[in-house]
Amino acid sequence: MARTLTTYLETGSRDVAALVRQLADASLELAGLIANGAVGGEAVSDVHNGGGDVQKALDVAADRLFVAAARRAPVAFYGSEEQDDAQPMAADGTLALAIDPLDGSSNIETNVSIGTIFSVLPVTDAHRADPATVFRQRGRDQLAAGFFIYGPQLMLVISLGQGTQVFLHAPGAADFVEVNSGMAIPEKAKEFSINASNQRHWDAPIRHYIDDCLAGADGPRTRNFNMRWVASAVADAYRIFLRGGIYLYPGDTREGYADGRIRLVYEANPIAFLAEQAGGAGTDGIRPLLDIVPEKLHQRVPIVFGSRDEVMTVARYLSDPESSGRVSPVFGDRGAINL
Ligand SMILES: O=P(O)(O)OC[C@H]1O[C@](O)(COP(=O)(O)O)[C@@H](O)[C@@H]1O
Ligand SMILES: [Mg+2]
Ligand SMILES: [Mg+2]
Repeated sequence: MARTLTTYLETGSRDVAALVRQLADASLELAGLIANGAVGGEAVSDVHNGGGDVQKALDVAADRLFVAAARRAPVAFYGSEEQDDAQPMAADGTLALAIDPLDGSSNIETNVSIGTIFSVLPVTDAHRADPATVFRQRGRDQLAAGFFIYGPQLMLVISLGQGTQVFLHAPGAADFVEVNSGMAIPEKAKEFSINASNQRHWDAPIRHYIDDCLAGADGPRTRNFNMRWVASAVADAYRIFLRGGIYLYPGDTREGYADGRIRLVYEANPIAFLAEQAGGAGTDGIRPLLDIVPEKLHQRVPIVFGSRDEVMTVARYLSDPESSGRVSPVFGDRGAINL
């Protein structure tokens, strides 16, 4: 008999269970808003969020739902992509929640899978004494992490630190039900995920890595690669966790993209936690993401995650001076590594 989310949460700490339950209930409400098109992708004036993006109505609506959810749980601090500053909540709360309430915002009006990404961190008296330190905890210190996917299925991919599990909420069901009790990311990647329209802005080693994947069986990789780019990290992540692959959002030369687009605290860290718990890896190209000490809530970080072997291969390209010096056959060279 498959476990319900309630049964699964009993295996973790009481406070984490209480928070995840509230997040799951809020996800059902958000899934309803998305399904009936009540709130869409219209920009809400020209307000920019912490990540520097124009906010959309659904971004704001999602954030409101998760603020209310966090207030019903033992959360002392709430850090959201949709708010400039972290919000203090329950003075005696034991947890901090970092969240991307709506991931994949460019897909809101296109009926493509979108999601919510969350990271749960501990709160100690030292954090309460100096709240600026709450979201400067390394990703390795997370108590739990997960993401919801609002797609053909409402899905929760979650880890409490004992592997990565997957739950499905069928329409009309009483609870999320476990469909995978231990994800294991295949070691070998056959697909890569990157926004190829940015190719001219990448550093040489990334261009060379993608060139070699594109060269396929006749090239240095001696096998063919497929490509997928949903532009919703949660959808790309779940596919990669399920059948292997690699996701890259490197830094590039565009204004404001020196560290790429993905935010460390509430996107990269939770995804890297889930990836490592599923036997995969997540780096900034070279270093494990979970070991990076964040400086700011909204700081961006270059990200490479997925099948462990492939993530290590990218690190070899980035560490190989020959690769940096190599002139790409098509795109010419563009200088030093930008990590
Ligand atoms: O639009 P781009 O540059 O292809 O980037 C797409 C990436 O940006 C994101 O949408 C960033 O998340 P938000 O939508 O929450 O800002 C990821 O989900 C996705 O992988
Ligand atoms: Mg996002
Ligand atoms: Mg978002």
